[in-house]
Amino acid sequence: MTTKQSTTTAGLALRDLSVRFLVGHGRRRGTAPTVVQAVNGVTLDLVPGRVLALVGESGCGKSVLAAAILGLLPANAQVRGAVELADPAGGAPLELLRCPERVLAGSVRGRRIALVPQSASTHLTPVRRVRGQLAETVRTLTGVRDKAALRTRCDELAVRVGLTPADLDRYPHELSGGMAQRAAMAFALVGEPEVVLADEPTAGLDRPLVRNTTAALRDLADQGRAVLLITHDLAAAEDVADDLAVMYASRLVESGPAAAVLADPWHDYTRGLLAALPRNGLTPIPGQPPELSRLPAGCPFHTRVPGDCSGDPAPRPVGDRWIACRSGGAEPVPALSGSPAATSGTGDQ
Ligand SMILES: Nc1ncnc2c1ncn2[C@@H]1O[C@H](COP(=O)(O)OP(=O)(O)OP(=O)(O)O)[C@@H](O)[C@H]1O
Ligand code: NI
Repeated sequence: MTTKQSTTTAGLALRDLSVRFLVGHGRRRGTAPTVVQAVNGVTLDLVPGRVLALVGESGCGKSVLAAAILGLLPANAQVRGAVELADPAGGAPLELLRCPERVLAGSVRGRRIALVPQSASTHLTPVRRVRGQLAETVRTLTGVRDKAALRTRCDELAVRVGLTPADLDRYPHELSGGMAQRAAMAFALVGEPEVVLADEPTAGLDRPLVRNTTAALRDLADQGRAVLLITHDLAAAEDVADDLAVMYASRLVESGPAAAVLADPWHDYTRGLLAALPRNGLTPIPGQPPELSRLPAGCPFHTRVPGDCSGDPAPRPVGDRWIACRSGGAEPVPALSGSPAATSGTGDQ
């Protein structure tokens, strides 16, 4: 079932996306594999011109979600749902989960959707200067071969991400963490992608560099791209996000316009993340998230910290926000646009 809402505004629409890993299968005949449920029923829109921050504790499934979008999961992964990349010309969207690898490699990755990977500097070859590696990416993705043109293009990219052309003539180990992060951003921009997925781009950076990075992401969105910022740094998300999605133990617990969610969080988990910020006294959330291979049957958060919860962990739309398990006493208000049936994604399949 497709819905109008799912394709009219989103550059990239995730519909009921689930990923699980089968671990230990085949090692011994007859033993059942362990199932790691890394992503569970995620519905999200990445909208051109907007930054969506996906926040949540380590291990909740954020990077797996990005890998699923790009078709970069290992062979033991099983994916369900849909990932629709809108056609800027108004044609039918491209459903990425059913796209052959040839199409993903040849016309999607780097060209339409770029990833700024977690620990970006480790993705650069240490023995070659950055410029040569960037020029090679430009050659591959754009077909430019002329040496002078390649040099100009690389210099332009450097300046766009806040590096100097001279920085490109360094070896990766000669770049600071912040510079390496910006270099990774330059690689992501080569193909002028419509969608940029940035995985923990502020990890390990001090505050001024965090602001630098969030400003660079803002620029990408202002140029009309849809940007996903994956982070466990809620403060960085606050800096730049237009939309916010909060993930806990493989599921979204709530999502919506960032300002609204931050000013009035509905889910106890979001409240817990906010209380853990330094300015709010660093109050930690008690307990530990469940193991993704042993998720509880009901709401995975309220089995850790008791609260007002319907027990149904699947988020549902309420106005322009989504909320799981109706936690924290957030009474659903009448939907402002569309009925729940028209906005609840693809449903079971
Ligand atoms: N190939 C795999 N086989 C089995 N489990 C996996 C595999 N890849 C990832 N996982 C599991 O999926 C879960 C989610 O991992 P993921 O890297 O998405 O977390 P994350 O939210 O990005 O965390 P972080 O903030 O630390 O990067 C983890 O429990 C991880 O162990
Ligand atoms: Ni709950």
